[in-house]
Amino acid sequence: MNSHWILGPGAIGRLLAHSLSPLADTTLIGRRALPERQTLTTPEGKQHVKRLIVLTVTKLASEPHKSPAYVHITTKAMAAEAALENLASAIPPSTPLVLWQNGFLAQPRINQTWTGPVLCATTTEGAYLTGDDGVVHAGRGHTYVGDLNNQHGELAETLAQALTQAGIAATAVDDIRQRLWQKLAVNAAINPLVALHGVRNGELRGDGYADRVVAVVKEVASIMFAEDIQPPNNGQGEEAWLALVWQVVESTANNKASMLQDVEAKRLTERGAILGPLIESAERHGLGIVVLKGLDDELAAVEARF
Ligand SMILES: NC(=O)C1=CN([C@@H]2O[C@H](COP(=O)(O)OP(=O)(O)OC[C@H]3O[C@@H](n4cnc5c(N)ncnc54)[C@H](OP(=O)(O)O)[C@@H]3O)[C@@H](O)[C@H]2O)C=CC1
Ligand SMILES: CC(C)(CO)C(=O)C(=O)O
Repeated sequence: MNSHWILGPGAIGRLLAHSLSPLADTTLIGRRALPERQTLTTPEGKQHVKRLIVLTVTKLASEPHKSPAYVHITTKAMAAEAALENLASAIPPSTPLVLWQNGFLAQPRINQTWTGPVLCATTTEGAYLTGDDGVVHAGRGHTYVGDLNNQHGELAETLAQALTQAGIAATAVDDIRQRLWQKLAVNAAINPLVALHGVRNGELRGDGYADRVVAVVKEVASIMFAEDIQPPNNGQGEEAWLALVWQVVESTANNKASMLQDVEAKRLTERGAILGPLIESAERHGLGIVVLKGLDDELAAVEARF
């Protein structure tokens, strides 16, 4: 039986653990102890209580164990490398990793340094935590899995099948870099603005914000072009990006975006993984990005007060 280690017992980590554990050996790994008795609330509002195997990195590293078939890294983007470093001595360097982060920070770095296969997953599943023993699966979505160098198609296919069997609908793809950047574009257009102004996604449609969304998308679209990222839905340039952003704003109108939740909880945001690669790319390509830089500076100032 394939075994899955899930490093980072947060919303996505616990959703994966609840889903995979009936079908495969599954271990949830954190940096602090958590209750084994964990509750999942489904999108339909049903509650499932399960005893999951939950270990700390320290405990796992100090005990003999079988090597896992996959290590899923489900921390926030800025914590992924440090989390892997702590676990690395407990797994063979050939172990396949699966990176679930938004943005494009951890993926290229870990892909460059890890010896074994590095798969990336981009998901529209929605989940949030309710304390140390609960996770709410807020909305079902779809997950795409692939690797940045397109060398592990079979492994991605096997994983996609295992996830789908476990109820996390997934597809293996050969264009995961495109998909990660497309999601990053949407996150860059929505997350910083709603986080800075404390509003739900739908409020971006209002007079006070709509022009700012358009200004962000203009810069993002020029970066996507320079990075050779295809506009969504077979569309053309800026218009296609803007249409996608408005579509996501509409379908998530009532959401408090993840970055807003982080700001409200006084946690560091994923701005480095979302705005960081855009700013770095714009500088490399000599593109003007006053709007994106302004948002990044404003968010940095907010984070500095935490
Ligand atoms: N939630 C969602 O709906 C979605 C999330 N994503 C992406 O998935 C990723 C994870 O998000 P999410 O699950 O919401 O985040 P959470 O903040 O809920 O979970 C992150 C987890 O990582 C743990 N962690 C942090 N550092 C370490 C470490 N060094 N070792 C082990 N564990 C560590 C945290 O533990 P501790 O409690 O100790 O801090 C926490 O349990 C993010 O990149 C996010 O953008 C993508 C799509 C949807
Ligand atoms: C698409 C969006 C903005 C939905 O809220 C999201 O992915 C997030 O909150 O991080």
